[in-house]
Amino acid sequence: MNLTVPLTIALSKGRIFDQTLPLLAHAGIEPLDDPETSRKLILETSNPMVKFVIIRASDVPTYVQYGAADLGVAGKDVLLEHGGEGLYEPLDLGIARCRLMVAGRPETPEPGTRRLRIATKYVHSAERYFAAKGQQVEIIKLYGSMELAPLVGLADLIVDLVESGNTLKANGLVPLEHIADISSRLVVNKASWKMKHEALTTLLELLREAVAERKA
Ligand SMILES: Nc1ncnc2c1ncn2[C@@H]1O[C@H](COP(=O)(O)OP(=O)(O)OP(=O)(O)O)[C@@H](O)[C@H]1O
Ligand SMILES: O=P(O)(O)OC[C@H]1O[C@H](OP(=O)(O)OP(=O)(O)O)[C@H](O)[C@@H]1O
Repeated sequence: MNLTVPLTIALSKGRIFDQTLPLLAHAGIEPLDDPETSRKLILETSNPMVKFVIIRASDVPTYVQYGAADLGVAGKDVLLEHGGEGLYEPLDLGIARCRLMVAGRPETPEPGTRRLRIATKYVHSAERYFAAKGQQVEIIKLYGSMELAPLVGLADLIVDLVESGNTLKANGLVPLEHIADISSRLVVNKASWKMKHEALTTLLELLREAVAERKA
């Protein structure tokens, strides 16, 4: 891809980086360093006009919103929490698929018995979900290992991501209610979309092709 303007792409290490790479490779963009072994946070790529910034998954929308990156890849779970301000979400990449669910011990008390405590890193999604059901709950914000909370009496239920269900099972928990299907999305800064329209639409089309080919 021949670019006349520089593009900065925000990615997080791990599954999003690993699963986005083959899609970006279709656009001829490959990193010159491996973020798992390099300590660099800015990676040059095979296209001299494109660089990657390597950040926490939950920080991707913030970098893109403020234009520190022109575009990025973020899980829908993260976007639901962020709210999507300042961002376009033009493409579902169909990667890092999982479900946002309510889970708990098999013997979780019935709603209505008392106000349930919900541990989650997805505070806004959990609040919205229980409010829509008309159920009053107390939300406890955690940053990880949500599955532990019901085991040690911190919470009655959790709201977390489930893929294979192995983490729930290993901790004696069961999936109870489905909140949303999750996959990773391409997000683009609104000002970049205007200022770098040609470069971004070209890249978007190549990524769209790569997503379609992967599905075929
Ligand atoms: N088990 C899973 N299977 C498939 N996709 C997942 C799974 N867990 C998380 N994801 C998706 O991948 C994204 C990135 O997850 P990852 O584990 O790399 O970061 P994180 O540790 O959740 O984020 P942070 O570092 O900001 O706390 C999540 O936002 C979600 O959309
Ligand atoms: O249903 P499963 O296939 O077991 O996947 C679900 C687990 O995956 C995610 O954690 P992850 O492995 O990303 O760890 P992290 O939250 O510490 O990043 C999520 O928070 C669950 O704990």
